[in-house]
Amino acid sequence: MLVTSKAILEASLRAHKAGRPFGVGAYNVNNMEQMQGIITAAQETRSPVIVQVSRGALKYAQDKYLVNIIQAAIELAPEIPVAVHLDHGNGMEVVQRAIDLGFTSVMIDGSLMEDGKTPSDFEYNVEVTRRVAEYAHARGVSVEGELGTLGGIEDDVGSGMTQLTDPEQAVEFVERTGVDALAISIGTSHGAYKFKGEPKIAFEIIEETRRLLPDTYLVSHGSSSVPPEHVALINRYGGKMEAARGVPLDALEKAVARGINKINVDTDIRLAATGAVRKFLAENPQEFDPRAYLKAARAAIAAEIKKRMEAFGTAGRAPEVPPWGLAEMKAAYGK
Ligand SMILES: O=C(CO)COP(=O)(O)O
Ligand SMILES: O=C[C@H](O)COP(=O)(O)O
Ligand SMILES: [Zn+2]
Ligand SMILES: [Zn+2]
Repeated sequence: MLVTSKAILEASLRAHKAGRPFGVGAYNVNNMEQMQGIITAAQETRSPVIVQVSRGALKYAQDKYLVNIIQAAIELAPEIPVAVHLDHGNGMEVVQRAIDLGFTSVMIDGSLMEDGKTPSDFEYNVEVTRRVAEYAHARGVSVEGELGTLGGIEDDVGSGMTQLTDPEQAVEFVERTGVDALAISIGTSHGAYKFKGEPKIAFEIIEETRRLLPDTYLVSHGSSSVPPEHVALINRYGGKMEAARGVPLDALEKAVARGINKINVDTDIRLAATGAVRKFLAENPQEFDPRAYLKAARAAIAAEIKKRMEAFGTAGRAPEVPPWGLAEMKAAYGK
């Protein structure tokens, strides 16, 4: 069933308050096999799920292909609460496009300017996020903002791109923008090379933000765990990803226990697919039917996502999600 991300994240927040927390993975989707892998994992574990679409994914799949693939998955798995979310929207235009396409949730990432590269200032972030929230809420769509910029905690904090979130500033940000969910910077970063040494997560920032903002859904970006066995598989079959390193699953479990509700995962899906395809083609050099190796990729994706649904505690939680679609939320925001 198509729901807003607010419905799914509210279930997560209520469970946290009741002392039985679970986090919800938000998995990036770009094509049919990824969508099938994600929905299969959700069905086999009875998990609610957020599928998220980046601007790059929209471009790759010309919007329509992707939207219809996601729609097919929702129709074929009516028992699973699914939210369709825009990942890292960078301005009003792409947000409007996503909402026109039927997305039930959008992220506006105002921590960077519209070019997606230049760090913005706080006032710019507040203003663009506030405008998006107003527009989206009028249509029942959930909104995620971001405060702080992602990077490695071991980088030169404050001097470069990395800017860990200040929990007190987060309170002001949420009050002034009206966002439902807030992405906080806690030392993670996007991609397969997150840490040079030991992984380090700023758990104290999660705890303090959760304490100051008890009703805001908290989001951790850059949360792929970059499983060493997938990296090893890729390297064994001709890849070159020696220094890849992610956020271990037990650190993510700790983050959920401290108050993270949404956990963004893209890289792990890519690694699972690439490892499976490399292995399959190396072992079956005579094979030339793409269905053969894409099937292997799809199965590897489903297995990897199932692992996360179990680790984050999402498994079995589908019945806890309230049936809040766009119409219900439009009425609720209107009050
Ligand atoms: O944050 C993400 C998408 O918004 C994905 O992060 P990863 O690169 O760690 O998968
Ligand atoms: O946050 C970034 C996501 O991993 C999406 O990446 P992408 O822009 O390459 O699709
Ligand atoms: Zn950002
Ligand atoms: Zn992200």
